[in-house]
Amino acid sequence: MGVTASLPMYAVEDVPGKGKGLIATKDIPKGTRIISEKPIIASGRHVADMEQLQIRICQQVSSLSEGQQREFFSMDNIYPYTNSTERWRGIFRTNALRIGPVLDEEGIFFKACRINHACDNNAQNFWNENLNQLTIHAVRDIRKGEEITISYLGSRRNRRARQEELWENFKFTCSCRLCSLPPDQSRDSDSKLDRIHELDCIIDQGGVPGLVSSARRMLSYIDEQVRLWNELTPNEVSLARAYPDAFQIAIANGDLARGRIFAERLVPLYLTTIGDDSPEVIQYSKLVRDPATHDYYGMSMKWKTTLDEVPQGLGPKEFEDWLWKRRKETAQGQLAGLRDPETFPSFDDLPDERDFESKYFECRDMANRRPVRHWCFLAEIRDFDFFVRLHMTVKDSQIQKGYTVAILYAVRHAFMSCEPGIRHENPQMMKIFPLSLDRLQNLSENVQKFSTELDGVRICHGCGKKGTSLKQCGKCSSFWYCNRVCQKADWIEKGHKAECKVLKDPDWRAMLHRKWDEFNGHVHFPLRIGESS
Ligand SMILES: C[S@@+](CC[C@H](N)C(=O)[O-])C[C@H]1O[C@@H](n2cnc3c(N)ncnc32)[C@H](O)[C@@H]1O
Repeated sequence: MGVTASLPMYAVEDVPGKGKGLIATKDIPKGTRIISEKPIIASGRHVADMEQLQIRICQQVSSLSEGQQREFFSMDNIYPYTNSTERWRGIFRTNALRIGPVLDEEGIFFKACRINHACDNNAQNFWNENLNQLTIHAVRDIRKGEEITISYLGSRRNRRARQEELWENFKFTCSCRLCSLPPDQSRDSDSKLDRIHELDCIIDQGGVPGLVSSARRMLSYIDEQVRLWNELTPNEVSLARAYPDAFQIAIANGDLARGRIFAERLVPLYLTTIGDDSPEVIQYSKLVRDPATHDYYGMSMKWKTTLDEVPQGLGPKEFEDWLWKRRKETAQGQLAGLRDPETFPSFDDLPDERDFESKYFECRDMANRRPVRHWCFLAEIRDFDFFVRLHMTVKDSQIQKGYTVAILYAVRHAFMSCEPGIRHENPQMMKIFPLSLDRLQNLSENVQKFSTELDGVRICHGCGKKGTSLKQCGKCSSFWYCNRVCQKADWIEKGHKAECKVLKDPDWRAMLHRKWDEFNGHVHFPLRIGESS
């Protein structure tokens, strides 16, 4: 709960352009509970009609003492009225703060409702279900003489959206520090807030199933949100919204080690913003001790860890990389491996064409899904015919059993017969490599091993010996040899003849060099190295 000071920490004063407001009468340290208050009047937020709301408010106002009524009538009202009951309803609607276990009620508070708004608020209101009271905590140090502010907005959006919402609901134009930034800083702040909002929408759309089906991507979105918040202004309130999501993803996938760390990070944020007597602090303190007690634990066990499987001795950056499961930057010159299941998924791991949320897509709305990375389905041709469907309806003389077909952005399709398959109609998304899948995969590993040079030393693809003056295959330039004997043996006995043809193919080279996890638009065959990804 922090410090609950006994002397008043604030005074209600006139604030130019805002009516009355709360001014700090002494320095208030971050985390201090400034107010804890019961509502004087309350009503559900979704009362069927305005008349019903009016009746409820009238009943409650009538039962207030004379002094309380005077206080109520002195409150702000932005709504027009023709009689006193309409006026009371207007006062209620102008001042009420959200309350109740799921915030579906609203209440009038004589102290808290005098607090004005700022988009970069220094205090936070919260309905404490344990106390049955509204609390106001300082979310940063507030200096003596400074105005105490809360945010009237559900979430922090860009400047224009904030101004519109405030005008619509409260009829004022905010001129807080955030709303008064110089244009270039305001643009930067808005673009970050827009991205945070966009990520919020995607995370919400994924719902509970998304915690498992798109776990890694969702976690990367929260990682991005935390980074953006920290760049904007480190703000406990916002981070306290991000960490529960991260906790749920870890726990839903059986990851107790990460789950505990996210819960541990959350507790101090909640202590600052809502206090140690709040149900949230009590719940997450329990989850720090035993994260497996959360309802979502074990929905999947694909990230299974024990509580103590936390890497030791990492620097802060490496620790965050581990915590957020950040992908390692591909080292320069490092090539894609054809056995990488994320880039070259098996048929079962392909997204379904009706799935809008998977690790391969993000969905802005139901009509609009966009890949978040590139991927390619690789399969060996076992059989084919040129009749009706996916038994490879291709006009390609190269097609042969034992060759490998590569299909970019493949999705699973259920044919009329209910047979699962892939329906692909764009020939530019498909390519046939004249090698079996296994050989193709081995080849990608061999290229990794045999085409790289370390301290001037290469490995002969013929005999496997290391040397500093090996000769390059003049056709594919991928492998190196001690001499003609090694090269000839490789060509005839080890099958380099067939592989050389693939190694020369620009599509093959581009596949190995592509940054598959960076998507800036679809690519197609012929693929080219250096093409924008
Ligand atoms: C809940 S009341 C806050 C207390 C109010 N100032 C009073 O005198 O009772 C909300 C009203 O306060 C005013 N207000 C709140 N924040 C403001 C701000 N940042 N700038 C201008 N007016 C503000 C608006 O008139 C708004 O409708």
